[in-house]
Amino acid sequence: MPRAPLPLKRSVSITDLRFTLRRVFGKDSFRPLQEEVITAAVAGHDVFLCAATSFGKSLCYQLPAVVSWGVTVVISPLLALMHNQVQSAQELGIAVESINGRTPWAEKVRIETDLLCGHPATKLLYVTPELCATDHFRKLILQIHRQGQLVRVAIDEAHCISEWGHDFRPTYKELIWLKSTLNCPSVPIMAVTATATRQVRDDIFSILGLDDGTTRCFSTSTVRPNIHYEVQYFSESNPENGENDILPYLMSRLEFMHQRRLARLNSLLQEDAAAVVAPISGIIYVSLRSTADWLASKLTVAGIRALPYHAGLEDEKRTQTQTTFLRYATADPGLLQARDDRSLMTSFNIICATTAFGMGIDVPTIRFVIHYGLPRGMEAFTQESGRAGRDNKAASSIIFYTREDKERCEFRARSDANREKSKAKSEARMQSLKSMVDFCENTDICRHHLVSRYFGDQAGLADCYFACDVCKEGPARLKRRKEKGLATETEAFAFTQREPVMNYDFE
Ligand SMILES: Nc1ncnc2c1ncn2[C@@H]1O[C@H](COP(=O)(O)OP(=O)(O)OP(=O)(O)O)[C@@H](O)[C@H]1O
Repeated sequence: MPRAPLPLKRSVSITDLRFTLRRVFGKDSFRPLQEEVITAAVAGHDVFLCAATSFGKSLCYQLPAVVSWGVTVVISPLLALMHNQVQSAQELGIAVESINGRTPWAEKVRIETDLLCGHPATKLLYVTPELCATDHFRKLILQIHRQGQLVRVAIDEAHCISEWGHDFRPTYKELIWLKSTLNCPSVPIMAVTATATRQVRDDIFSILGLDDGTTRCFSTSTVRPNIHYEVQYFSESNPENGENDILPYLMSRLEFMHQRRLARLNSLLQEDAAAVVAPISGIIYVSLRSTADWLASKLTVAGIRALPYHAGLEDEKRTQTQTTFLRYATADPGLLQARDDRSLMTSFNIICATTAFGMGIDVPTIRFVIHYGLPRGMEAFTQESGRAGRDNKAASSIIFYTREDKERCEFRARSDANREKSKAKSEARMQSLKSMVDFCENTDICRHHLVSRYFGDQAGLADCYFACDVCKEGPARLKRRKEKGLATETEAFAFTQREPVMNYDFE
């Protein structure tokens, strides 16, 4: 029989929460709904939070961890994401640790010794779902619980639990053991995600054993009003510009942004001779590793600062790329000395990435996200475009869409579905891809409304104020642009039939 646990929490007032928000996290005030979520967590409830990308979901489990006695375990799916969060929390002076497959043995021993000492210094412990599935970790966490020191378990990117969600991770399903093992008393769980349809939410509840009646549920609209959505249409079957229409168009868009940046710099220099304008940061998503390399080198040859990022690169190279991108994106003064240089090079800071660079990336100043081809589905699109404008300033999400690419994606999805053992998973992927195609083909419904509808937002549809091409250009004009740009279904099908069968290196 487990020993009776010690009391988990002391009472924490709203004043404590606001004070901690300012003193530890350096934020002036809570964003709408954050305080309610945090209060429910601190009161010991199970919490489910589905909120838009960049809402500030991490704060909703980090702040309760700081004000509570004991350890909060955070389960996070990606090492890169975990690394970033641990680093940011350390910079804030929070006692945070992480254990994963790469943690050196001596380090693991040090962390575990602290966790089992009866009054651990560690407040936040980040782990992977794979680690949670090991006997060793389960024993460790049970022991911490018996000592009355396990205050909460937070599950980040909780949609990974569901086969209906994108990025399903089988080991997330094993988190079912949390509620069945960590009882007497039951340890509160907080599950957070930006992308959960009704079906995914139901899966999260049933797999984690969350009670519909007692779990405190919070949700915001998935819509990001500061992101301008737009789809650009091209044809690979009969392009207007020789072999490929898309690259020249991309170059012309970048040239336009460059000119606007120069105009801004010139006007600032009239007021202040030392004025500096940070480069424009952007992510261009592609589906193949080879395309990421190819595109980055094309942009580099054209004098634009662009780096590839995908799972085929060595770990060290990927970390280096991410660090360089971050330094330019946060306008590290050491990098901005060449202010008189008006070249394209100083205007941009671009990453050409596969989906390896996505979920959880929190760089505030990304001004555009381009999908150089059809995104895998609505969830992936929402997560990836959600990397833009996290400082709440205007940003763009642009999809470069061709019907030939649509043919390829559908073909690939059908082949994956034939190989996939889980029917739910393959059906979910097909459905999500279909919604993505509908999103791109659509010319008359506001794109913000489409995203909102897909996720079944309860919050009601806000006006987009011309923040999408449908509302800005109007359905008739957009329809003409689409018809002019795209190949017909028949042309696209015939074109892809002639293509050689390739061994693709998707992520
Ligand atoms: N109350 C607040 N005031 C100001 N900034 C905040 C506040 N809460 C969170 N932030 C900032 O918002 C940014 C986004 O937070 P976070 O990474 O937690 O988003 P998220 O909801 O997890 O998004 P995603 O689902 O896209 O990963 C972070 O830089 C964070 O510091």
